[in-house]
Formats: sequence, C-alpha cells, structure tokens
Amino acid sequence: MKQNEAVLILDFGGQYSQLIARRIRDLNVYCEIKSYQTSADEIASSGYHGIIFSGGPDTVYDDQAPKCDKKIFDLEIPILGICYGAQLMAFSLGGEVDSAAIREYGKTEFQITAESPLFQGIDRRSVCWMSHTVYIKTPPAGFQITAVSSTCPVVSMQNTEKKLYATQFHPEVEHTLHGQEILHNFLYEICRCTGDWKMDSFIQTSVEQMKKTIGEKRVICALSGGVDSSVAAALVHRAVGKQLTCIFVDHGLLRKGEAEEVERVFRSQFDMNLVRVDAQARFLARLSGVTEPEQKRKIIGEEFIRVFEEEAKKIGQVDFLCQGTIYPDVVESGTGNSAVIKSHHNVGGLPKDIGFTGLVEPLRYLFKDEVRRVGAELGLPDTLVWRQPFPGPGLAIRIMGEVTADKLSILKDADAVFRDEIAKAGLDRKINQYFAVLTGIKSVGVMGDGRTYDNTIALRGVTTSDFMTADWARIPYDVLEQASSRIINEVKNVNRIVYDITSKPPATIEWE
Ligand SMILES: Nc1ncnc2c1ncn2[C@@H]1O[C@H](COP(=O)(O)OP(=O)(O)OP(=O)(O)O)[C@@H](O)[C@H]1O
Ligand SMILES: O=c1[nH]c(=O)c2[nH+]cn([C@@H]3O[C@H](COP(=O)(O)O)[C@@H](O)[C@H]3O)c2[nH]1
Ligand SMILES: NC(=O)CC[C@H](N)C(=O)O
Ligand SMILES: [Mg+2]
Repeated sequence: MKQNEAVLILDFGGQYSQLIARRIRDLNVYCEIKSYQTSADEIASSGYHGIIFSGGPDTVYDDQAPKCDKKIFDLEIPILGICYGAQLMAFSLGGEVDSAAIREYGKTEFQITAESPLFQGIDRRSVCWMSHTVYIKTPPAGFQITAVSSTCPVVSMQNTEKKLYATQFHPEVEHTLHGQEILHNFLYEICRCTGDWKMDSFIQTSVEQMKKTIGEKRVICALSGGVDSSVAAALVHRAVGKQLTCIFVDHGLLRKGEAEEVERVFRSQFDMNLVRVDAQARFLARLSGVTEPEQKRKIIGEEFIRVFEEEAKKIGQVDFLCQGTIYPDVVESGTGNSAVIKSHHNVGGLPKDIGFTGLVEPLRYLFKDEVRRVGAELGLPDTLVWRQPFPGPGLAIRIMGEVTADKLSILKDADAVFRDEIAKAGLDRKINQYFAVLTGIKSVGVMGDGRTYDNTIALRGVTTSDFMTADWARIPYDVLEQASSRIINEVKNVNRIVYDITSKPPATIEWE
C-alpha cells in the first residue's frame, strides 16, 4: 500500500509529461509517471486515485501508435486524457478521430458548453493552449461534449458515470489560463484526493544524495554563468566544498562582453575554485563548414566534453562531471518515448564516451522556475537568479547556416544593441528571454541612395516561466523601432530587421 494518495501519469511520449507531474506536485498530490505499456492489473493493484494520459507525438489510428491496455477503462479509476491521451480515449472506446482540416497550435479560445466537474468555477469562455494536428470528430457513445472552439468540435468530453474525462488542450502548460484549476478539479473533485503530500526540502535531500555519491572524490562543474549551472555549482559546493572546481568555457559563441562579466561576477560572489578556458579557436575550427542544426549541437556537445576532460586531467583524478541540466533539456533531447525536438548539448548532444565515472545533475527533474526558487533559497544574488537563459551552444544556434567569425561579430553587435534597448526600456525582467538571430537571409535595401544586398536580423522576445511553452513578447513598437534603427546604423552588413511573432508551440524559442 502506498503511504500517500497517488495519481498515475501514463506516458505516451508527450513533451509535457513531467510538467503534468510537476503541476500535480504543486497541488500536493503524489504522482508517478509510467510507460503507456503498464498493464491494467499492475495499475489496479497499486491503488491509484486517478490516471492521466499524457500527450504524444503519434497519430492514434496508425498501427504503430502507442496504445494502452483497454482494461484500464474498466477499472473505475477516474481518467483524464490530455491531447493524444484524449484522442486515444475516444479512439479506444469507439469514437471517431481524424486528421483536422484546421490544426491548432498555441493560444486558442474555447467555450464551455456543458456542466462539468472538471470546469467547476471556470469562466465559460476561456483561453487554452493547443498543439494538435488530429482531432476527435465524434466522441464515443456515452460521452458528452463539454467544450468547443471555433475550429474544434470536441475541445473536451466526459462520461461522468465512468469517470472518464478528456481535453484536447494542455491544462498543464502555464499559458492555459485556468489549467491549474482544471487539474485541481480533476484531483480534488473527481479523484477525491485530499492533498496529503509535500515535496521534501529539495536542497537538503539533494545535498545529502550528492555527499553520498561523490564521497571524498573530486568533481568539476561545467559553469556557464547561467542560472542552472550556478545553482548546480552552489548545491555541489554545499555538499563537497573544496573538492569542487568550476570550469567556464569561453567557446567564442558567447554574447558580447559575456566572458569577462561571468568571470567578474563569479569571482566576486562565490568562494569556489574557478578555471576559465579559452577555447574559441577550437570550437570555431570544428564548426567550420557545418550547417545542419543537429550536427552543430552534437559537435558542440562533444567539444565541451573534450575540454572538460583535458581540464580535469590538469587537476588530477576527477571522477565526476556536474552539469546544470534541467528537465526541458532532457525532454527536448528525447527521452523514453518522447520525440527529439533538438539535442541539447548537455544531454542529447553528449558523446557516448565520457572520461568521467559519473554525471552529477542535481536539477535534472526541475523546471526553470523551480531552479530559480532553489537559487533564491540558497541565497544567490537576484541578478543571477533572474538572468535570462542563454543556451550552451550559444550564438552557434542563432546563426542559421555555417558559423564564421564574421557572422559572429555581426550577431554579437546586433544582439548587444537589442539587449541594451530592452534594458533601457526597463523590460529586462518582464521579457523572459530576448535575443537577435542572424537569419541567413539576404535582401535588397537602399542606403545612402545606393543599393544594398545584406543580412536580415530577426529579433525574438518571449514570455514564459518554465520555457516549455512561450508566447511572443508584445514589445512596444517604439522600443522595437529604436532597436531596429540602432542596429542598422551601428552594425555593418545588416539592412533589414524583423520581429518574430510565433509562440512555442508551434515554434521553439531558439531558431535551431
Ligand atoms: N560556456 C560554458 N562553459 C561551461 N559549461 C557550460 C557552458 N555553457 C553551458 N554549460 C553547461 O551546460 C549546461 C546547460 O546549459 P544551459 O544554458 O541550459 O544552462 P545554464 O547556462 O546553466 O543556465 P541558463 O539556462 O540560465 O543559461 C549548463 O548548466 C552548464 O553545466
Ligand atoms: O543549455 C542549453 N543547451 C541547448 O542546447 C539549448 N537549446 C535551447 N536551450 C534553451 O532552452 C530553452 C528552450 O528552448 P527551445 O524552445 O529553443 O527548445 C531556451 O531558454 C533556450 O535558450 C538550450 N540550453
Ligand atoms: N500534443 C499532442 O499530444 C499531439 C497529439 C497528436 N500527435 C496530434 O498531433 O494531434
Ligand atoms: Mg546557459
């Protein structure tokens, strides 16, 4: 018997399966994630209060698509199917599922059309986030449609008698306006949970675990100056103190002035060993001629590791490599059944042969906003805790096509102007990530009465707290105007600026 009430998340390879778990943790209910292959018998014997079917990349009516044990529907345990999970519920119980004429990605308005315990206390018209190409055309017999959108006839359906509920949208993502209330209703109104679980003190547990794992051995921490690795380093430092050395790699793909800034902040704020490695030439050499985004990421991932191995040798016997890997890095790189969206350099981009006995990744199951909370609790300065993220592969994935020194120089200058204007407008905390992209597109312009044929810079700004979904930031026109005119005037070889107005999904935050 479990000590706590528990909910099961059946994973069909969704991008947001861990996010569902995290939302449930936030609602004080214990939960477990298991493969979609888990049998009904195993589920029945585990005493779950409810089951959630995750989303997933597949199409339910394909032969290869993951299916659950059909007996699960007869266990009399409440089920909430989300997106793929909703489609699977409809398909398995005799409903009709088809490819949608109009697909929905990102923000979608929907309307609640019938009473449902799932929507208790929620406005009849609301906003949710969708990410689907398939839709439920007709619900199975015994089901009632409870919400619709202008293009989707079954945004939500239920069979209250059998305690089966489904939403085509994702209640777990932060941009679904009342998502957390919907999950709350499922847990508390439908599954009758009482909320008897609390997350242990994360800091204490992870420090104790690391003490055990690392023992007397030495560890290096890959430190970028970003939030994740700074929090990871602070945690490892708390566990093993001077056995830790931090390695900061200047791979030449950093933003303008970043290497100096990171070193300055780190040396003044932390009492830790820090080595700064100048690896600009070798990264650029390895990236020469490479244009394919995944290949760039893998090369960078591998080169990082080679640098860490070399630096470790200089220190002596080092057994562990610590990285500030967080959950979005893991899921986007493809885990279990989930699709590879992009190989984050520190997960999917890691080479197979690593010259360390083990990886230490204390933040591997946390989301960005949780990492920030841990950072604040550890007493890290606000400027660090709220620093906008910067990807490990750096500007290499913001230059479409081959990375060269010339292109890097253009992008660094343009990006510096944009950051400056955002800061001047006092928006640096309001927009969660903002940067410039060298698009690889050239276009015709006229400057000083002469024809130009030059580079297009795209500006991107997003609002999000967990970086799993994101909306494009409504930056005031005058700020965009100022940034645009300054970039054209101050940065050579740029004659056009565009602003990216896509949300995630369907786009990702970075361009590669
Ligand atoms: N320039 C670098 N030198 C050393 N390690 C790095 C560097 N860039 C990234 N890393 C390693 O890769 C991990 C993942 O990078 P990522 O950018 O996701 O995290 P971060 O830089 O720590 O935080 P943030 O997401 O806020 O930028 C880092 O936590 C760090 O361990
Ligand atoms: O350390 C990293 N290594 C990577 O390879 C990587 N790729 C994306 N990112 C950052 O992750 C967040 C989500 O990005 P995407 O929407 O582009 O996938 C955003 O904050 C991105 O900047 C990375 N961070
Ligand atoms: N997000 C999802 O679960 C997507 C489900 C399915 N693959 C679709 O495209 O409709
Ligand atoms: Mg970073």
